[in-house]
Amino acid sequence: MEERLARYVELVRKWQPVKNLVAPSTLPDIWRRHVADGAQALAAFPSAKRWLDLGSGAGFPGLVTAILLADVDGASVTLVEANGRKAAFLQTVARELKLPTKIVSERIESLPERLVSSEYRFEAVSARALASLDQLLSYAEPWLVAGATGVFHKGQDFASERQQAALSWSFDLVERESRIEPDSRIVLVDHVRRLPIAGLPAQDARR
Ligand SMILES: C[S@@+](CC[C@H](N)C(=O)[O-])C[C@H]1O[C@@H](n2cnc3c(N)ncnc32)[C@H](O)[C@@H]1O
Repeated sequence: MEERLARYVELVRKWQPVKNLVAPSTLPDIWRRHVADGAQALAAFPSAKRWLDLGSGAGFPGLVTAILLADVDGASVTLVEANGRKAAFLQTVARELKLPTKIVSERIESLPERLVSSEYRFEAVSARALASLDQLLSYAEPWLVAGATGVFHKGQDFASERQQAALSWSFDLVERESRIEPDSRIVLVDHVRRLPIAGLPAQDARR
């Protein structure tokens, strides 16, 4: 596992000048800011083996999760990344490190129906630095409603994001303090339901 993580870090460093994979200012601290931070998703929900990672970028947390689960029977991580150059990078790493991944280079909103079908019974949906909680619940709704747990990295605006999301959704949420960034946390979200809009039947409430 350590060797795979080290090779992954090497590949991020190698491709960074061409693909602008992470904020350049964070590269010197990549092990803490990205690898250790990314590892907090699986640490927060260690029993999950089938993961969906949305807006994966350079693979945080999705590829870190895949590396940590690489030798676990039945584990898989599906990574969704709209940017073709970043998706190609994810594919390169996954192939070289023989990771149990599927890379989908699409926008989340236009994912093929089959990703929502029972064939893909994800246990966890992760995302870091992708969107507000309200928007994340919208993106992840098909899988959360089917029973997956949302495992989201959240920053200092989390309290207001939570209030905003509660206007449109009911959910149970557990907060874990980040071990990496003092003002950040990992939140676990379960039992997600979209609240009906007053005057509309529940099934018409989709935005
Ligand atoms: C700020 S980056 C974060 C990347 C990574 N999760 C991280 O924390 O380092 C957001 C990523 O999400 C991707 N993205 C944004 N909106 C998306 C969408 N609707 N569908 C798929 N990917 C999206 C962007 O291309 C970008 O790579």
